[in-house]
Amino acid sequence: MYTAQQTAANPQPPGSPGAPELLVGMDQIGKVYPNGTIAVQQVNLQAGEGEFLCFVGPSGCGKSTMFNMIAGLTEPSTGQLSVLGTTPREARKQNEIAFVFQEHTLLPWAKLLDNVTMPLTLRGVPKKARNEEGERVLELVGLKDYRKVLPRQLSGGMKMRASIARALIARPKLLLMDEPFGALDEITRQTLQDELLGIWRQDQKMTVLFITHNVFEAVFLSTRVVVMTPRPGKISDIVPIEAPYPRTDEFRTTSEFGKYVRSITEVLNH
Ligand SMILES: Nc1ncnc2c1ncn2[C@@H]1O[C@H](COP(=O)(O)OP(=O)(O)OP(=O)(O)O)[C@@H](O)[C@H]1O
Repeated sequence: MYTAQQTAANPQPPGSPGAPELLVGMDQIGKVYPNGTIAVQQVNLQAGEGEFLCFVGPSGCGKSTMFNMIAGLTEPSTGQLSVLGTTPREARKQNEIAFVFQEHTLLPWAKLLDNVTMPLTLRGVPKKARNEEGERVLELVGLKDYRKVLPRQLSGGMKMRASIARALIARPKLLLMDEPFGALDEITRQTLQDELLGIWRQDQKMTVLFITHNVFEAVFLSTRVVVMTPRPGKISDIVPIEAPYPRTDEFRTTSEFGKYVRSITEVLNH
């Protein structure tokens, strides 16, 4: 079976024979907003099953626009975009895509278990089945003992864990994370990076696309880092991070880690 550890080493592009299944295919993707803003231009990118891709680039270079196109929330103006072998809208309808944003979107009046099971409630899944799934994902993110609390009783890190739990409840094949840890302190951020990698590695097949402004975070997490140019956003480089998983705190202190951070920062500054 294809594993995340093989991703960076696998020289074959996703979708080719013997390579991981193609999850996202972007071919000459461009996006011009109705007001004339060219947000994204000529983006070619393939993401395979089980990959962890981080997107770094200057503010306003079109990273969120790319995610919105992948999630079927806005249409590309040019190019071909396939997600899970179909159109983004169709993939979203099949509940194969989940989103996590920087701001948690928990309902303030609902207890944690009801918050994380909300996607299943909306789909009419019976209470017993959805609560079982809720317990599963709360356990995954270390919040099992908090099932009955309200969001306001949780710290920022715990609210983010809850948002991740809610995204995972439908077992998505594609998880889109738009600067999820941007508002957290450094220690909490690193803890959540470790936890997220643990969850992703346990799944083996889930593909994560992750936007961050933090190059250290991108190197720590990714199988590949996608570096974008200033607007209109194009891909200036795709850097495979060859370090094996599991990645521990020691990885952050290695010369290999420093080298990746320097080379990506250099690309960003040009
Ligand atoms: N609905 C919209 N209509 C017009 N312009 C838009 C719209 N959404 C985004 N833009 C513009 O498109 C460009 C790309 O925006 P986008 O939010 O995708 O960038 P980003 O890389 O995610 O930025 P940041 O890192 O600051 O979150 C920006 O110039 C933004 O102002």
